Amino acid sequence: MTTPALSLDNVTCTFVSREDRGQRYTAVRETTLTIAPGEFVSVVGPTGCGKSTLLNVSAGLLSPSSGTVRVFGEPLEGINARAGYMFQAEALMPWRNALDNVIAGLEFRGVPRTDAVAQGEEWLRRVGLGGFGDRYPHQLSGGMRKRVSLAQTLVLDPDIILMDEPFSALDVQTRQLMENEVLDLWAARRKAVLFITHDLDEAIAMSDRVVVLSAGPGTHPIGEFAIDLPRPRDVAEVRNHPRFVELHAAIWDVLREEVLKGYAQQRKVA
Ligand SMILES: Nc1ncnc2c1ncn2[C@@H]1O[C@H](COP(=O)(O)OP(=O)(O)OP(=O)(O)O)[C@@H](O)[C@H]1O
Repeated sequence: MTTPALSLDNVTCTFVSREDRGQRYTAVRETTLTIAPGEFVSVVGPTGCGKSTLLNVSAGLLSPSSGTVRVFGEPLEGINARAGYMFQAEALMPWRNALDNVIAGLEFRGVPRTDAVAQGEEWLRRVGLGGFGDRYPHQLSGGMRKRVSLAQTLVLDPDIILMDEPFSALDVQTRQLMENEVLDLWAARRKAVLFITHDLDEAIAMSDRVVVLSAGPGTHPIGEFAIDLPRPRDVAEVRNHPRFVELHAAIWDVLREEVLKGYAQQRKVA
């Protein structure tokens, strides 16, 4: 068996409770999850269940309370240097133009400026922004800014890509364009992807495998589905495939109850 790109083994994460500082809240309980090199895995679950917590653990931004995280077989200590991240929130530096945003990570690694600029321009072209390098974030649309973020992540050539609802702020059409672009780029380079979303359609359309999480507290995987739809896929067209409809029904059957539980908990807190 090949060594997984990323493996979470029996991971539990507890936090000091926000309601009672003397108590601990178990966000994620005994979760085991592996992603093979080149595999695209989506994690879906109800709101507030612990999806971002799992991603932060995978990124090395948060140490689990117990359990282990391995990256290509090596226990993870500190930041996951083989991973690139793309989060829901905008992460562009407003005082840098698009090109300088894309190459910031390369410069941080000590890549000479001329090499970094050449790579940055190539990535801007790949994400459809050739010639936009001198624009500042405020001069770009939301979709264009997401493209810059994508180039910023991919220019570092990470073996693992961690994405936390990266397109949730976009309108439906822009979002589908971006999803297709991500699939094209992924098909060309085949990195391991951990994609967090609450959108089941998006998860099925993009992934090789969809993992369903239970509602919290003590979130853990309760279902795993291989997405055997043909590739290459167009995320809008694949939704009409009879197998897509079957998979959607099967996964929703598992997810529905948890979404209702998560919603009830949010109402209690609110
Ligand atoms: N640093 C923290 N301290 C205390 N509680 C936290 C902390 N981080 C997360 N939590 C709690 O852990 C639970 C899981 O949070 P997390 O952000 O991982 O959920 P999520 O599934 O990504 O949410 P959403 O769907 O809203 O993005 C939530 O109840 C949250 O309030």
